[in-house]
Amino acid sequence: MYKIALLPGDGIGPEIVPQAVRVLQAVGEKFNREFQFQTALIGGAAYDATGHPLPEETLAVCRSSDAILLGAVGGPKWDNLEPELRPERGALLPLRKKLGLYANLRPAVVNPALAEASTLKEELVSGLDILIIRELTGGLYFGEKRREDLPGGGQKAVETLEYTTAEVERVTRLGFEMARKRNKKLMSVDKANVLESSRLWREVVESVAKEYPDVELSHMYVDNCAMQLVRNPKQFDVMVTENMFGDILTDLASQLTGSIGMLPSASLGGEVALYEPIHGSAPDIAGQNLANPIATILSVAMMLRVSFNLEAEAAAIEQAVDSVLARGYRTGDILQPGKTRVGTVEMTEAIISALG
Ligand SMILES: NC(=O)C1=CN([C@@H]2O[C@H](COP(=O)(O)OP(=O)(O)OC[C@H]3O[C@@H](n4cnc5c(N)ncnc54)[C@H](O)[C@@H]3O)[C@@H](O)[C@H]2O)C=CC1
Ligand SMILES: CC(C)CC(=O)C(=O)O
Ligand SMILES: [Mg+2]
Repeated sequence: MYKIALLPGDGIGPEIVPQAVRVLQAVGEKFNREFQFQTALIGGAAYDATGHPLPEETLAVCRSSDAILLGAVGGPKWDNLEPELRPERGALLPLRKKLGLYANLRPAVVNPALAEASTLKEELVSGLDILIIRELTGGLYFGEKRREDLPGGGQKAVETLEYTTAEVERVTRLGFEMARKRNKKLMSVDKANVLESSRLWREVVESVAKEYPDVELSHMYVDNCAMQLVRNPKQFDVMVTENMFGDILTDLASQLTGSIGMLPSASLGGEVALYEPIHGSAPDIAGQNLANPIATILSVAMMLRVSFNLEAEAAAIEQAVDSVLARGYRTGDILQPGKTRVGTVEMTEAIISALG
């Protein structure tokens, strides 16, 4: 029996998480596996109900589970709360930190049926399969933040970007391990021409590289990397980078695959792993059955493979997604001429039927 904590959160979160659960239940029936679910509040929904975006009870539910599935948090309703009560700063970041989830794996894979839906020319993305590893518990998002009133009026806002040798080492090591399992190529992305934290990053990466002589290591500045990702994405395989660079580059990479609604993720390194789509709560389409559930459904496939070692079950979900896309089912974000437009629920039902 596998215990899974469900954190639907805000916006489209409460639409997509239950759909991914339906897929898990269908997989459970097909393969005779038992999944037990416990739902907990997070984000704006938790703030509204309890006055805090990350209640202790939610952390306890996560800690007593074998894996966590998160929708997304945040939305305009909570944007004006004081920063530490906002869903992003008060719940999402502390959840990742408290659980020790320092590595966020974000695969950007172009589905064969969607190569023509990419922002780029089909030949540039067809067959694209890259893995971006984003450091998840350090960097600017977690450094000291403060405001100062200036004597002449106005304010100064300060963020701090800190990384330690140990923080860089552990995520880099994971990058090399992943590269070893794939095509033995690792690209480290930094801004070492300017940032001190990036100079340390590069030194540490170089030093860890000595343990992996079989992996070809390269470095690239993040600005060039953003450009190269849209110029020639197939030059990349496994990439490792710091928190904010990874956040931005993965949204960019998602568009190469057709939509941000396609990209799953796994956050690893701590006591229990967390799986979530890379997108946010999409308030602009929430509550309308418009959200693409595939990123969340593929996150569940990652959960089965990585946390539970259920390879056949994970592959069955991925094949069901492939077959539904090959048959022309599309949510609005990946719609192409001549294809069948479906909603969140209908897309999920098609995937469940394809599971057989
Ligand atoms: N992990 C999390 O909980 C994250 C939360 N956020 C929060 O989400 C809220 C909205 O942020 P945005 O910057 O608008 O980013 P977003 O990722 O929520 O949405 C960006 C655009 O992509 C579309 N989109 C996102 N997911 C989609 C899906 N599954 N299917 C179809 N279209 C989809 C949205 O409709 C929107 O047009 C903010 O409060 C933000 O802080 C943002 C990113 C991650
Ligand atoms: C609050 C942000 C760091 C969330 C986000 O954009 C992400 O994790 O991708
Ligand atoms: Mg993001």
